[in-house]
Amino acid sequence: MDGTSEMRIGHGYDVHRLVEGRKLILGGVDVPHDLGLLGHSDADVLLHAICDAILGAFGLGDIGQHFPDTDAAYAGADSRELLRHVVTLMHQQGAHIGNLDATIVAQAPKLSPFLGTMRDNIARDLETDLNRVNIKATTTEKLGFAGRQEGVEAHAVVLLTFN
Ligand SMILES: Nc1ccn([C@@H]2O[C@H](COP(=O)(O)O)[C@@H](O)[C@H]2O)c(=O)n1
Ligand SMILES: C[C@@]1(CO)OP(=O)(O)OP(=O)(O)OC[C@H]1O
Repeated sequence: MDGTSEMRIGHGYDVHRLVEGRKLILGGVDVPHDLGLLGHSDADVLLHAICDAILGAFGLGDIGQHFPDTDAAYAGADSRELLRHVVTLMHQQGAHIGNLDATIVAQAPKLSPFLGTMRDNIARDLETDLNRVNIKATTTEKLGFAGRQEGVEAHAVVLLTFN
């Protein structure tokens, strides 16, 4: 290289449907709510977006290619385990987290009491400092599928550094 450090940026986006009879797991936190997220795994839409952002930074495809939803091994999977696997791939590429910024799009429930624990979980799984991780939430002012509480979205952007 020419004296500048290599960096990679990645973006992730995921959606899961809200249904009755499922848990609402976000950032590894079991959030109390009358609806939960449908998926082959625990449907942790936030962690899935983060996995996709890291995989995207390396051109390594997406979470569905690494953990197919046709594979019984991932039925009911803890998405923190999937994230930790992606972090191992990241370390194998010689990269570390520069910073991560993510947004959960959910009309309800109120997520602010849980964002700190999500941040703790994610920083631990990413093997990085808390100050490199930011987790936000927004409603859509009742607009669209998220606003109608039909689903929850998550967006993540990650910057990876090499040393
Ligand atoms: N499910 C949610 C959504 C948002 N928040 C917090 O509310 C604040 C305002 O959100 P707007 O959608 O009105 O922009 C913001 O600080 C969010 O963190 C929340 O706790 N739970
Ligand atoms: C995580 C996996 C694997 O269990 O399944 P889901 O929980 O359905 O999640 P999705 O974000 O649709 O895609 C990745 C899947 O392969």
